[in-house]
Amino acid sequence: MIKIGIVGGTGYTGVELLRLLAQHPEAHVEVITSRSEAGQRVVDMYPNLRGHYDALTFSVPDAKTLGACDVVFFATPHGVAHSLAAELLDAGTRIIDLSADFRLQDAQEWARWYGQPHGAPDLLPQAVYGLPEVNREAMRDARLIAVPGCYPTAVQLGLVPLLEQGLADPGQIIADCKSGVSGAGRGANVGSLFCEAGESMKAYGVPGHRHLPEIRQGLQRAAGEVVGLTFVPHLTPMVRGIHATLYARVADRSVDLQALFEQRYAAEPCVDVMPAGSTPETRSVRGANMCRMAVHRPQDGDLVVVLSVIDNLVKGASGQAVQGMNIAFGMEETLGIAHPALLP
Ligand SMILES: NC(=O)C1=CN([C@@H]2O[C@H](COP(=O)(O)OP(=O)(O)OC[C@H]3O[C@@H](n4cnc5c(N)ncnc54)[C@H](OP(=O)(O)O)[C@@H]3O)[C@@H](O)[C@H]2O)C=CC1
Ligand SMILES: CC(=O)N[C@@H](CCC(=O)OP(=O)(O)O)C(=O)O
Repeated sequence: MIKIGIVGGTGYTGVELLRLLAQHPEAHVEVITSRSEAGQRVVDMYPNLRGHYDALTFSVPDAKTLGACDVVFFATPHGVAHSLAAELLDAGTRIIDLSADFRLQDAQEWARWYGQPHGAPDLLPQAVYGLPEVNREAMRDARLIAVPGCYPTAVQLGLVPLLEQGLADPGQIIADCKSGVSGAGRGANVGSLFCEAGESMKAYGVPGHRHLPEIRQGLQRAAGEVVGLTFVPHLTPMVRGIHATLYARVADRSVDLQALFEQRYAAEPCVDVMPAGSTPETRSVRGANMCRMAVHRPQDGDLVVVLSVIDNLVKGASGQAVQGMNIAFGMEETLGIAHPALLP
C-alpha cells in the first residue's frame, strides 16, 4: 500500500482526490490537512465518503507527519507547495503538486504571473510536468510532479497532434475556453455565487491569464518553435467541466486530420478521439479521467477547429494527479481512475 498525504483536503480538488483514491487498490490515505477544519472527521464533512474514510480526521499541515508518507498531494493555493517541498523531498517523500508552483520552468516568469517571488527555484530542475500524453517517460520514477492546470490540459491535448507534425501555423492559434465554477475553488468569492455565476456567462483574464504562459510553454515544446497564442477563458453556469474550442490554420488540405488524431492517441487510455463530425459535451466526461475531443475543418477551409472537453476536477486536476502517481510508482496507469463513480 502507498501511504498518502493530502494537503488541502477540504477544497474541491482535495475531496476529489479522496473520491478517486477510495477506489484505488494500492492507496491508503494516512494524513489529510485543513487548517480551518482540523479535528473534524472527513466523513462528517463529506457524507458521500462514509464507509471509505471513517477513521480519517483533518489535521493541521505538519512536515513531520507528512514526511512519513510515501507521497504527498498538494491541493492548495500557489505558494504552499513551495514552502514544504524541500523538507518533504529530503525526507524521501514524493510530491504531486496540483497547484501551479512547479509548472513553469522559468522562476522569473512564474514570479511575473503570480505576483510573488518563486519560493523554491532550486527544485525546478527536478520538477516534471505531469501531462502523461506528452511527458510519460519523464514521469516514471519522478519525485516531484507538477500537475498541469485544467485549461492547459484541455488546450494542449487538443493542439499537440497538429503542432508536433508541424501542420499548424504556430503564429495564429486561438483557444476559446469555458470553465465550470468549481474551477475557481471552494473559497467564498462573489463571482462564484449562484446569483452571479448561476445564470450568466462571461469572459475573464482577456489581457492575460496565468494559464497563458503554461499553455504557451507546452505548445512551444510540441511545436519546437515560438507560438503565438490568444487564450480567452470564460466562466459558464455549470459546476464541472472545461470546453475548449481551439482554432489553428492548417494550410495543407491533403492531411487526413481524423486519422492523424486517432493515431496520435490510439494508445492513450485517457483520451478519446470521437468520430468525425462529433461535438463532445462536458457532461460526457463528468467525473471521468478522460479528455474527449473532435477535429473539424469547417467548409473545407484552412481553419481547423478542435473541440476538447474534460472535467476540470478530474483530468484537469485530481484524476490526472492520480494518473501521475500511478506512472511514477510503476503501477497500471488507470488504476483507481478507470470508472467514474461515487460522485457527490
Ligand atoms: N478547482 C479546479 O478546477 C482546479 C484547481 N487547481 C489548483 O489546485 C489547487 C487547489 O484548488 P481547489 O481545490 O480548487 O482549491 P480550494 O480553494 O477549493 O481549496 C484549497 C485547500 O487548500 C487549503 N489551504 C488554503 N491555504 C492553505 C495554506 N496556506 N496552507 C495549507 N493549506 C491551505 C484549504 O484548507 P484550509 O484553508 O482549511 O487549510 C483547502 O482545503 C489550486 O492551486 C488550484 O489552482 C488545478 C486544476 C483545477
Ligand atoms: C473558473 C476559474 O476561476 N478557474 C481558475 C482555474 C483553476 C486552475 O486550474 O488554476 P491554477 O492554474 O492556479 O491551478 C482560474 O481561471 O484561475
